[in-house]
Amino acid sequence: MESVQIKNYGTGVTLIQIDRKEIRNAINEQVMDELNQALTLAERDASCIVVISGSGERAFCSGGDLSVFQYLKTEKQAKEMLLKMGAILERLAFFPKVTVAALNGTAVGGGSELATACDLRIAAPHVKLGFVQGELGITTGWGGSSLLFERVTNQIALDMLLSARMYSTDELYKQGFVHKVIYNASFLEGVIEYLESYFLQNKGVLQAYKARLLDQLDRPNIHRNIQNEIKDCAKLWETDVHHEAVRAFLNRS
Ligand SMILES: CC[C@H](C(=O)O)C(=O)SCCNC(=O)CCNC(=O)[C@H](O)C(C)(C)COP(=O)(O)OP(=O)(O)OC[C@H]1O[C@@H](n2cnc3c(N)ncnc32)[C@H](O)[C@@H]1OP(=O)(O)O
Repeated sequence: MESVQIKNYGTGVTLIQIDRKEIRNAINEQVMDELNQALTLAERDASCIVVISGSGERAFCSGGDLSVFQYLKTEKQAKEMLLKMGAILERLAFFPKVTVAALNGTAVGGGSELATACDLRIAAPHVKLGFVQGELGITTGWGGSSLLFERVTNQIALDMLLSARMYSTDELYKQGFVHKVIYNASFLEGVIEYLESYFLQNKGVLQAYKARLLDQLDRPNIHRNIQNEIKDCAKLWETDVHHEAVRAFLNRS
């Protein structure tokens, strides 16, 4: 795999890292395919916790790769891509092992959706996260808003989506989107050290508690919600407002 790295730590953690730091770990179709492959490997390995992160210190993930997705012009073209990543985030949301988004840096757009699909979110102090899709004239389109309403209160979720603004680590912690802030000089080492405190119980305990979490989630209903989200995003994708916003980003000086 070239755009996604997977590493199994002996401590029971498997780390899946998007490795495109030169473009802030933006997600293209190759990243989607490799994320799927990595999840399959992680599901079968001896780990009991899967950590999702981004390479470098600047960004966790900057969402869809606009340099390629700018060529998706129609609702149909957009919907195909959205369904592909939506299925991956739904798989992640219902993954049989505990999943953790290790927010090493900025998370925007689909990057915020990727973080939302994990069970837990641990952040470095400098993180900024935002569902910026609104500024591009679209909504989330990978399942992020459907899943956000499962992670925080409806009021907080709606405020994050409607404002499309960036939130700091402190704000994310206060509103319960992030549950732990790691101040270690080496963020990932700090994350793994923290997760090791979970391993005082055996793997069966962690899997059982993950199953309790999944018992809370109505998968058929969430699947339906994600399909509706994708349908609405694909419609908005086709608008001139969206295409102009993407052009503006790519042509910014
Ligand atoms: C359904 C999901 C939905 C979709 O697929 O469309 C979305 O995810 S919508 C949201 C799409 N993402 C964005 O709008 C974020 C765009 N990026 C930024 O706002 C910034 O890059 C930021 C805040 C992530 C980081 O800012 P920073 O100043 O640290 O870096 P630069 O902006 O200078 O970027 C460095 C370099 O990376 C390229 N880049 C960054 N993000 C993307 C991206 N999402 N797609 C493609 N390329 C991206 C940026 O153009 C710079 O390249 P360079 O050649 O050096 O100019």
